[in-house]
Amino acid sequence: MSSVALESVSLSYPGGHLGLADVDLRIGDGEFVALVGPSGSGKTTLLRTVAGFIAPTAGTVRIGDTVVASPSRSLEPERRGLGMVFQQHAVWPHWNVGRNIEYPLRRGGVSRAERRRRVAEALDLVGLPGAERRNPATLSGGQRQRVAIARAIVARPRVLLLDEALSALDEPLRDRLRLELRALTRELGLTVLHVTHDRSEALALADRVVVVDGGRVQQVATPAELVERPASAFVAGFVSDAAIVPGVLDHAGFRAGQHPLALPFERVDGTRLDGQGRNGGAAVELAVSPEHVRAIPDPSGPATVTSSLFGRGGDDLVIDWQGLSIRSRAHGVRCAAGTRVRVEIERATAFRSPTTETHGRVVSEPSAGSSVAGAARPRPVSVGV
Ligand SMILES: Nc1ncnc2c1ncn2[C@@H]1O[C@H](COP(=O)(O)OP(=O)(O)OP(=O)(O)O)[C@@H](O)[C@H]1O
Repeated sequence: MSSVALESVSLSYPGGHLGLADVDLRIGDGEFVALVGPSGSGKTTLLRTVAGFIAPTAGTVRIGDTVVASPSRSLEPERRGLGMVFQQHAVWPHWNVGRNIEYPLRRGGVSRAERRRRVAEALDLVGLPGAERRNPATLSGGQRQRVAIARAIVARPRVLLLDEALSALDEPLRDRLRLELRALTRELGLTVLHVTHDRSEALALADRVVVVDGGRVQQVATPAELVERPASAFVAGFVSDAAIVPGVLDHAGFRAGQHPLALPFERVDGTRLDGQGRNGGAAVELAVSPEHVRAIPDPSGPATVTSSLFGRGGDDLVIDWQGLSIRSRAHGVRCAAGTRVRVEIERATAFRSPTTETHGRVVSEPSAGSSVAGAARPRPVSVGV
């Protein structure tokens, strides 16, 4: 068994800094889980807690059936059956590749012949057959990281912990190593916890992604669920670069407070409101994903493109719309920085507002003759003009 389970794990650093708050997380045997979150959200703290470098203040950590950490007990990292790969400095420069890789086996008292066999096998697995005698200084960054991966798997760990393991590599090498790492961990049936600041990497690699913020788990979901059904406006903003707009939702639709953004009812996904009533005008946060924002060049438009980066399907735009910064990655849209535009929003998702205040004017009745009434088929609506 190589599952990992954190049960009600909290961790406070000396001085009272909150590291983790009541974290419940279960990683199944052979599952690849990626951990993402903003800087300072607790990713490294969670990984180090599983590794055994720090001990939780409350709760338990299990690997398989073994409790490896609780407030009264903490098993040393080297006795937890883990392999670890870090971002950098992972390979000792004064040892050749073979010596680097066999290190965990030496510590475990494995015989010389067996070490030799296992090192050769690990080098094969990471695509560096026969590299035992190479000096690490003669290897490329990608090859050194492969050596680090070989060392992490050579002792047949129960769980592999990756801490920004691919982040120091340049594309397209990173992309290639991502594919290889995924294939390798599948082949070996490894349970993996992968900390990364790269959201695309997390979505591409993982069976499930854990989003943390403020030391708390915000959502655990498959990549598709996370993108299609974020649990909160925060998750939508973090994972998909959605603009978060406070306002009011009722049966007429959404109206932003202090901003002309408005969206008719049928374009607002309100299924994440937990039955919160709309009729009285509920305070909500509207998450608007870049894929659903279209910029239409218009010299008298109310918004300006402030940044335009080339993307294969369409440009990645940042738009300043009367003080609201909103991104657009609509398919087929090309627009230079400085262009004045109108903004069309195809659809957006409403979440319960974290505050109870309403942020703007409450529209309690559908406006007569508005585009909501009688709209047969959703169609982009120009707003703010
Ligand atoms: N040794 C420490 N002593 C006190 N506070 C700490 C210590 N290490 C981390 N923290 C605090 O714990 C919180 C979580 O930090 P952590 O390093 O886990 O975040 P992270 O998500 O890995 O961030 P990053 O992406 O920037 O590496 C932060 O508020 C941080 O300031």
